[in-house]
Amino acid sequence: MKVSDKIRKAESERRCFWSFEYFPPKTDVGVVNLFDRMERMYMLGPEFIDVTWGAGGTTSDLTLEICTTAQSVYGLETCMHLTCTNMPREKIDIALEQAKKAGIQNILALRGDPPRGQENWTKVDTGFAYAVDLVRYIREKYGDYFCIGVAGYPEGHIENPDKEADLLHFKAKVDAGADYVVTQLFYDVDVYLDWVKRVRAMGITIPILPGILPIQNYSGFKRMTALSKTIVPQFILDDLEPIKDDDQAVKDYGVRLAIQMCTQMKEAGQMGFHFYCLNLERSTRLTLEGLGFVAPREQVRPLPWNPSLGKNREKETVRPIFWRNRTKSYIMRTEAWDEFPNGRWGDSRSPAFGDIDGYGVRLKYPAQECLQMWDHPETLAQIAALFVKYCSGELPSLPWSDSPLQGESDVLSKRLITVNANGFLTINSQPSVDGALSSDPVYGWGPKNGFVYQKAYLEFFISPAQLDLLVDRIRQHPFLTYYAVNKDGDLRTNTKGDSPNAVTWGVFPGQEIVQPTVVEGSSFLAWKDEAFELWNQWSLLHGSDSPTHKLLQGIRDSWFLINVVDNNYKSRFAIYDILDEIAAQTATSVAH
Ligand SMILES: Cc1cc2nc3c(=O)[nH]c(=O)nc-3n(C[C@H](O)[C@H](O)[C@H](O)COP(=O)(O)OP(=O)(O)OC[C@H]3O[C@@H](n4cnc5c(N)ncnc54)[C@H](O)[C@@H]3O)c2cc1C
Ligand SMILES: NC(=O)c1ccc[n+]([C@@H]2O[C@H](COP(=O)([O-])OP(=O)(O)OC[C@H]3O[C@@H](n4cnc5c(N)ncnc54)[C@H](O)[C@@H]3O)[C@@H](O)[C@H]2O)c1
Repeated sequence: MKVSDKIRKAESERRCFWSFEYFPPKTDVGVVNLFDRMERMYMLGPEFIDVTWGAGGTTSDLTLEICTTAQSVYGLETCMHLTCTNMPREKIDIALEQAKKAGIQNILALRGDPPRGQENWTKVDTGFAYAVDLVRYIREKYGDYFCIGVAGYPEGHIENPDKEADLLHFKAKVDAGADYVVTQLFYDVDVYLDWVKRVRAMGITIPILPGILPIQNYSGFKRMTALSKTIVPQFILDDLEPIKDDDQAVKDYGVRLAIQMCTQMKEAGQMGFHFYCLNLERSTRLTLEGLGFVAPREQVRPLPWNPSLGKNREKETVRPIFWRNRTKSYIMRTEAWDEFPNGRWGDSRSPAFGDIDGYGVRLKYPAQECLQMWDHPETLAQIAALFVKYCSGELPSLPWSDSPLQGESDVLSKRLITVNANGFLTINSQPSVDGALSSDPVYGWGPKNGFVYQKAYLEFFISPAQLDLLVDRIRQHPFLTYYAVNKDGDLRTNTKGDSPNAVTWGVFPGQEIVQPTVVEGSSFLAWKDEAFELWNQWSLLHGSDSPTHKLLQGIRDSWFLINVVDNNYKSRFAIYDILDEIAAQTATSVAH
């Protein structure tokens, strides 16, 4: 059924309605668990669900697979996103044909963001330049078969400083045959309501669904709103300030704020709401409950679960005794098993694992800004010097680190500077923590009155020759475990099996131990593609014949990415000591 028909029906029955957006998970297990979550969230009665299209079609097969399963197995009315990025006409034809075959009748037609490594949008040969062209094409080719949604921007699209022109381009998409609109997320309801008024005044009558993203954690919220330049009313910043170190309190606030925003919109006549769930369940459910749209959890009868799911968790060892002989996992039965953490890399089994928007890997700043920050390095020493500058706070960002080092890294910064100067290019670290209060402004996370722990962790790029020396040294340190992999997937490790190694855990009143951050082979392998792709993205800022391009590509093609965990959580600098020893042995200080 078409989304537009469903919306019309809900409106004619004068009832509020809602939809959920998911993105293709990074790992196979994440996909299985996403289906599990979709099944649970089916109970929340979404009118339809959306699945995003990875930037440049990077997830096209998976997007289609998830859409097909959601539509045919779970009976969820499904809308497939489709973008023009890197999509020649033939590929668009294939995607639309496959969607049609799978019984999908709804497409959110988008332009997409500029292709990787490019600042400005350019269309590919035989492709489309704007969403309006895609809308027009789908209408021409498929008539009324597809219901077409388009994106709306209450604050204006970030690339177009001329807000009036932007609005006219938006109108052109509607005139070309769009059936409904989903907006970019926002936090200022007045801005949204004002935009809707202006849109209506232009004679646009199709349904508009506001995009709602309940705040999930403080640093993620700050980072995301800064990057996309989203307007955040001062009262939200004021409300968050005193609770920013209490993750649970921030999540609860996010739900209260979403309820407040939806209530204000409802009072102004809004009936439909689109939730960016980020593949998580809890905040969306609580928001719907708070609005009185769904009954509180206890009153909802669960669906009989699909026994074909969850096989992968049969060997799970942590579960209550009464589930010992059941194949369906205990953890997957609970809605919140992967709610923490939000920014820190989490459990690859979570459907939410991976990047926050699900649109794909890219440098987080426009090309011009990247070039200003990172210049034209032509030697390894110059690359290492950039990492050193980042760790000393002189450079705000690196391709793998979009904001400056966090407070927890202060105790490490001197050691980080040294290892980077020695050519071990670090991208991620955490110091060991032996029982800090969960409200600690530097190390704390999770609900208050708890204690948090961490094992020392360091992740860096290393040359193949240095890797051999390091692996040799690690053999003499029984507390150290590592995973190292190159671009082609050549994996080396001293771990046995792939059960997750908890590197952050918390002990809170009245709860089980929470272990939000794990290191495991499968998530590392999922992440490594992104990590190596960022070398490529960086190289694309430079002409293909330039020494910088060749240097960056060379590192991408031959170096390893390694993570090392010191399982003695009371020890702080063992990893750094070893790296310093190797550097002294080979006299490889590369950055001056
Ligand atoms: C609800 C929603 C879902 C999204 N889902 C995805 C997703 O699944 N995958 C993904 O990669 N991205 C997704 N995005 C991001 C989206 O692709 C980007 O925001 C992209 O930059 C713009 O896409 P658009 O379809 O709005 O583009 P358009 O409507 O084509 O507009 C893009 C820009 O071009 C300008 N413009 C439009 N027409 C013309 C014209 N004729 N001449 C000159 N200028 C013009 C507009 O003012 C605007 O600045 C989503 C965004 C939203 C709001
Ligand atoms: N290791 C994995 O298996 C894995 C899996 C998924 C994602 N990731 C990636 O890991 C990155 C970190 O995720 P996050 O949200 O926890 O980030 P974050 O911003 O919270 O950084 C994590 C920690 O690393 C430190 N750090 C940042 N840049 C550093 C650098 N260049 N050298 C040394 N320390 C640095 C920060 O100060 C912070 O303490 C992201 O890019 C994420 O996509 C890693």
